[in-house]
Amino acid sequence: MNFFDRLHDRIRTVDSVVSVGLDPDLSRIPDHLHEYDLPRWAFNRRIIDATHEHAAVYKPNAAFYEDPDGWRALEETIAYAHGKNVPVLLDAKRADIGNTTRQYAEMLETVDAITVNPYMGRDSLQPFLADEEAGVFILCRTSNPGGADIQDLELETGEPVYERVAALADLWNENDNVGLVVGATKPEELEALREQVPDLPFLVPGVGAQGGDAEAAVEYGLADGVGLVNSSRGIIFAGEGQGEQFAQASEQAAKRLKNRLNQYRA
Ligand SMILES: O=C(O)c1cc(=O)[nH]c(=O)n1[C@@H]1O[C@H](COP(=O)(O)O)[C@@H](O)[C@H]1O
Repeated sequence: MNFFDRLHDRIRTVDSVVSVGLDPDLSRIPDHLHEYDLPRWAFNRRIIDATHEHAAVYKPNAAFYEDPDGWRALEETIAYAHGKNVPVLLDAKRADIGNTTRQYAEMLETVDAITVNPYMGRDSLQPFLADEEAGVFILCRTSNPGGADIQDLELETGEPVYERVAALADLWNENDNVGLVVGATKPEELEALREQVPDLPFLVPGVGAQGGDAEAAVEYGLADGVGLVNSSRGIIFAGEGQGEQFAQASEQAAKRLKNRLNQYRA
């Protein structure tokens, strides 16, 4: 089954478009969890137990797992999320020459969707795009301040680079498996992109810790009700400093965000 059909069902089941970002920064994980063999896994398990009823997906960012213990923690996390019937969107922002990217695309055997970088062009994404079951979220207009450095550059046609990326992504969507990443810190761009590519679901990060616009994220991020609004630190570290009670605060934060976003859903 196509990822966006599965996501549609998941959104209906939990009545939520919240993507819970699993970015378990070791320096912020509660002290008592450092006694475990894999503190990041111990942390994520508790976060998943507390938040899965509000999560449309979990989005682990690969940067927080790129060491031997991290890979094990990630593997356990993915299996545990799946055990709770929650799809996993791996935020890996990958792409490379074809021969290399074919190896990256193997990741799609264990996760449901991935974020990819369009900078190297179509062939660098082809192995991801060819996977009809997986979701492929292409970075388009990112939430960070430096996103403007390249993505806002004007082409000879007058359109900014990010609009060209959106047009290409639409073209590459032969398997109905493509979405765009557009930051909630960029509401005007969100609105323009929604008009430009009405059928592509967006992953909208940047609400919560980055202060993005939750209303715009919902109003423009969803295509036919399907899309994701991500918060990572705002949910997983909501209970920072509360010791063993931390996961309850995460549950409340996930629920609050779900309810807030649901106010804006049609
Ligand atoms: O691809 C992403 O998810 C992403 C794109 C973007 O433009 N901005 C952005 O913040 N992200 C990711 O979304 C998450 C945001 O985390 P918080 O700021 O803690 O909610 C991090 O994992 C970022 O790497």
